[in-house]
Amino acid sequence: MRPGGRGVAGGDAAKQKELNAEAPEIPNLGKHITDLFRPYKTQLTVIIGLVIVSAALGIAPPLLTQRVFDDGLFPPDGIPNLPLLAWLVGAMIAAFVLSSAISVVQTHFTARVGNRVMGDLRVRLFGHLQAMELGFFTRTKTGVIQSRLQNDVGGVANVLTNTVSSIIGNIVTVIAAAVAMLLLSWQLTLIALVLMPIIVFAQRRVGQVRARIAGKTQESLSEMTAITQEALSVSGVLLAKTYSRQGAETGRYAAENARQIDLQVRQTMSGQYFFAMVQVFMSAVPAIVYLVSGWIIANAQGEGFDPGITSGTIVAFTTVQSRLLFPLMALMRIALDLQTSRALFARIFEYLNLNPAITDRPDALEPSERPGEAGRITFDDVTFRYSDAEASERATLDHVSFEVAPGEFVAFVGASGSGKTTIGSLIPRLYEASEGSVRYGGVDVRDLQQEALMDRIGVVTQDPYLFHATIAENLRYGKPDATQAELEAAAKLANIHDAISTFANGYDTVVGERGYRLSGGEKQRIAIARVLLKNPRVLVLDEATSALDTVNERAVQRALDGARGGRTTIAIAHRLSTIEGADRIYVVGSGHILESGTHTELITQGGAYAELYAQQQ
Ligand SMILES: Nc1ncnc2c1ncn2[C@@H]1O[C@H](COP(=O)(O)OP(=O)(O)OP(=O)(O)O)[C@@H](O)[C@H]1O
Repeated sequence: MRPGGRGVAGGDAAKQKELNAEAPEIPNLGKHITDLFRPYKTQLTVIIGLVIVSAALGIAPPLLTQRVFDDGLFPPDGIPNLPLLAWLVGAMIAAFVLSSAISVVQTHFTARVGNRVMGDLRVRLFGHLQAMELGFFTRTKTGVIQSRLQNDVGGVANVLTNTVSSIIGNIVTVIAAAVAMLLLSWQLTLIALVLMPIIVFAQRRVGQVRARIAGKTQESLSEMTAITQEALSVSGVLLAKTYSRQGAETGRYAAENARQIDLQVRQTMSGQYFFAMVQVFMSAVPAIVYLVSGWIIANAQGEGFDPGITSGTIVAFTTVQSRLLFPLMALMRIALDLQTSRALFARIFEYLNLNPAITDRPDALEPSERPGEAGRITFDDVTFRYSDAEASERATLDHVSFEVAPGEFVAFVGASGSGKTTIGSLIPRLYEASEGSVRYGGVDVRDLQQEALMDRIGVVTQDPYLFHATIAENLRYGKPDATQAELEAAAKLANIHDAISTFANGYDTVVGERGYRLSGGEKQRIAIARVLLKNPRVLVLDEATSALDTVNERAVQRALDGARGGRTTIAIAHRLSTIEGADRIYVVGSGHILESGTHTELITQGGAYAELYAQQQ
């Protein structure tokens, strides 16, 4: 049970077949990630080149420091060598200037590549989700999908933009520093590196813990997005207000928010002790170096040989070693970030690796344009179950067969839940028949090009969806290049033009979220005008006139009758008055076709239809 009780969306979260909420296991994840950078090989090569040059430049100053001390400031003859000192200092400054300039150019390239890779990933994910079948969206919460696109892709942004150059830069710096340290004194280098294996081991453990927390954080973020999306939509707010559940909704959000805060704090804190330990160790090394150097020099003097450790060596060595601290820490942080982002990448690729259930076959055909075939719809012994239905459950459609000839007007009537909308969804292949076949123009819809099929079918759903845009923009969704005259003609046919003309902004009126600025009937008529602009061969009207009053219903009915001209029309209706003129009426009950015929035939027959009709009279 969610905190705060059931949510706005009905709260059947437990029943929802959602995808793995925690970080899933994705095979070849590393390859998937490196593939993202493939299109940017040239830029990456430039970045790597710049990084190597600037890192190599970074080791010059410490080596110069040794010369400054031993040859410039304190030469064996005791008199500072000023000309040499000036050269050495000049060289040091030149190295700093050059490496800073390179770093600016490098940041520019890195930011460009990183952001483009992230942008590509975002668009790829968006496009992939668009291609997913309708069933995927009915099974998954919208907010959860949005969260993967925004929070998870956003979460890897830092890794994508900075990691490549940071890794290369820091590795080169570390190696260069290690080389410089070895050149200065191998004994002191051993001391500085002795604890490294322990640090690396501890780092791996911390990384695993943090990755686990990151998975949970993203899961909680997606739940928060889902709550926001559900509860702050117009429908959600309306429901919460009418049931006085705003307090409960805020409570639900607050509870998830508390979980999010806790996880964020845990994520930030995981590794802090580790980094504190590394910092103490690295900072203590110079002090230990002084001690050990003293011991080595004293021993060497006792035994009468030159240990090769001058004061210049010690100063240069501790300088290099302190320069090592930041790159090493940075590398450890990157390693941690990479482990953390694996969890996020896994969530992104889990979606990208999903195969849409409904796709074109390689040899998919164009739907027929032959007269007498184009617009013919056939159901041949179709049985259908929604994918999450148990096999033992009754099929939603059970051996349904019928044919609608081009230009015919047929209607489906029957009790609520009998399967009428499902029939409408199978025609444009929003779902696929489990058994039997649905055909357009005599060809199984599974053998046709999906987009071309969809171009020929217009659907007006029970609850038409309008974008938060102007009426004109919503209408143009049906025909992007429609002229104003075409918009008005379609609106007149759908009997909505006069209503639009009364709005202060006319066709430029913004309809609001999902069209809430409009009445139910206005919304339906705009949806009808939109489908008329699309001008499809087959029209599927799912209760398209249910929200209209009798006067408007007749007007729209007349418009639809006029618009039908030559079109195959399949109307799903509760109000029998709207379909009395149909060429054929099918009565659906419990997934079967119970009877069929014209209005008059069915009334004479005195069966289920006659009974329904009598009830409505
Ligand atoms: N996406 C879905 N996933 C699972 N089951 C579904 C889905 N959509 C509909 N159903 C179920 O399939 C059955 C038929 O639904 P359908 O919407 O086709 O009925 P209908 O005859 O159009 O009803 P109404 O007249 O109330 O619109 C119902 O029992 C419904 O619960």
